[in-house]
Amino acid sequence: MKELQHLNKYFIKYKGRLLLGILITIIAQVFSLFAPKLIGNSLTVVQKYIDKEITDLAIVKDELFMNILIIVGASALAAFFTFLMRQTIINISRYVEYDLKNEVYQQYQNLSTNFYKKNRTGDLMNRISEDVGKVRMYAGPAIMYSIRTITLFACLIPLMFITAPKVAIYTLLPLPILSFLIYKLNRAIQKRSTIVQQFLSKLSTFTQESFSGVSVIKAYGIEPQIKQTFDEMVLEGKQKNMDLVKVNAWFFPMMILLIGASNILVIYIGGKQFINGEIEFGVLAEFIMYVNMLTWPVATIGWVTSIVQQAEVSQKRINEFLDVVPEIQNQIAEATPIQGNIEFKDVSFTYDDTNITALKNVSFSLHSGETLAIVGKTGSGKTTILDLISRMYDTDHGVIEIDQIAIKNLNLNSLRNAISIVPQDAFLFSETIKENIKFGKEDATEEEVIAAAKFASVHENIIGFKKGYDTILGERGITLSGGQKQRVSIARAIIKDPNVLLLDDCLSAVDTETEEEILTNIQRITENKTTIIVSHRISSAKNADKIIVLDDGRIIQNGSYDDLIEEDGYFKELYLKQLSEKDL
Ligand SMILES: Nc1ncnc2c1ncn2[C@@H]1O[C@H](COP(=O)(O)OP(=O)(O)OP(=O)(O)O)[C@@H](O)[C@H]1O
Repeated sequence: MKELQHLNKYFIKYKGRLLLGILITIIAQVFSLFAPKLIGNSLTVVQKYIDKEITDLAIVKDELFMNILIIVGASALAAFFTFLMRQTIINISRYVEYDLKNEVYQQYQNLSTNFYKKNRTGDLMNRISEDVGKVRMYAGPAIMYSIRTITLFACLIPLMFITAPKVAIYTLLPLPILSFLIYKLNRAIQKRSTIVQQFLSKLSTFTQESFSGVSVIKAYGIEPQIKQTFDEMVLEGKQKNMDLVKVNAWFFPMMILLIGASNILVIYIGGKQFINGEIEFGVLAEFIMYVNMLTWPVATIGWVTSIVQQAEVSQKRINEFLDVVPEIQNQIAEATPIQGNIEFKDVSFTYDDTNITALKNVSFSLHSGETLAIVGKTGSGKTTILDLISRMYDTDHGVIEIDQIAIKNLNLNSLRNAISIVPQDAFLFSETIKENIKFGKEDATEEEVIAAAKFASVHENIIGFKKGYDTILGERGITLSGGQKQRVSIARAIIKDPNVLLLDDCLSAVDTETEEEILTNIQRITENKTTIIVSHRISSAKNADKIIVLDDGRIIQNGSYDDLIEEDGYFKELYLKQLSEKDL
């Protein structure tokens, strides 16, 4: 229960509702006890009339009529309060589920890029949905059934012992066995259903991937192999499901067997006592009803125990993520204005998961409004520079300053708000094109969206679609070409009107003519913005004020375009190579 203590803050938050729920549960339970007692009384009255102990039929009728009225009234009230009980306690569990999901989601938002690299998306999704769902079972049904069972026991057991102690003992005897067996059975069911669940995630990952990669599958003609793998997986799934079904099938027969055994004991012991004149006939009937009333709550003890155990495991998994301290922390509460003067002072950086040192003693400076082009072989550390500027990671060694302040001492929000980044793999949401562009500026007007799209040279493409800017992208809509995606992603960055614009090889999929057009536009609007362009193409570096050439994490050349095409080295080689390609 240690892990589940995390939920106490929510129980305190909803303490009013919880107390009301407990009270209602107790009331509902008390009203449900009326019926067996009064049915027992009624049968005793009838028995006494048959035995001629009562001779006046009117008294019998009056008594029966009164009992019926009370039974109907008490049952109606019990039903009404049971309804209210569910409305309060189950509702609380939904509130707790909602709050917990929000808490986990908020934590996911705060966690750094590194965390996402170390944990699989499926696992993140599972903890916020499956695990929170299991914890909800503890916050609602488990609490509700526990209160019901405790109330029932507290009222019923003394009542049974007062009415007929010997029959009471024999009635209660098989119940702990029932509870234990249900507990054991539930554990076995849960073990097998976890296996089925895990298998289902595997199967859905496989099918999802085979649908997403259908073009590759078709192009390589491997449909038969995929079909065979799928068949084998489904067969495996069938076996796992059969294991579960076999255990599940024991549940109700076992319940019925144990209820039957309790009933037989009551009838046998109670019957003997009745024959000996130790108890009245009505008491026998009353006890048979008690057995049936007790069976389900006793069974729930086993059920609730396994729910709590599962919730504990799930909450542990949730707490593991909630306890992670985000690597990137905002240390400055107040907003800090950002001009965009960037300076790297002897910066080195190693990715802790791969242990790759992506940057080695990198130093450069860039004034606000200047453009820097970063050129270099693949894997030389270009993207890492951009990630460090936007504080996706913190440096191990050296300092990055913006406006002469170390970036760790800048307000993280201000920093990221001042930066627009166009990543290498343009990611667009399954929304309309307009929504995707407006992602950079939520309150952007239609005109601003169009201006940004024109700027990124994608407007003509967009209006060519039947629904224009309202065209839905992704799985539910159309698929944009690589170049179109890159340009929509540029429009999204531009509309934000940032002080610092970071372009990570984001023109690689557009033709040189469009590249030229976009670069001219960028130059026009970035006069007072700091811009960094990462590229493999010399043409992208042409208008830059400064160029640095990276190789294996080190700056091997730096200078202006004119300087570098004259200087022997990687840049000149690339220039000559791309020049000759152009001539071909
Ligand atoms: N998230 C990461 N985790 C671990 N290692 C990484 C990560 N990102 C990059 N690396 C490694 O760091 C080195 C530099 O990568 P980076 O992406 O900065 O290169 P790049 O110059 O941008 O390459 P490209 O031109 O191919 O985009 C590479 O060796 C890469 O394998």
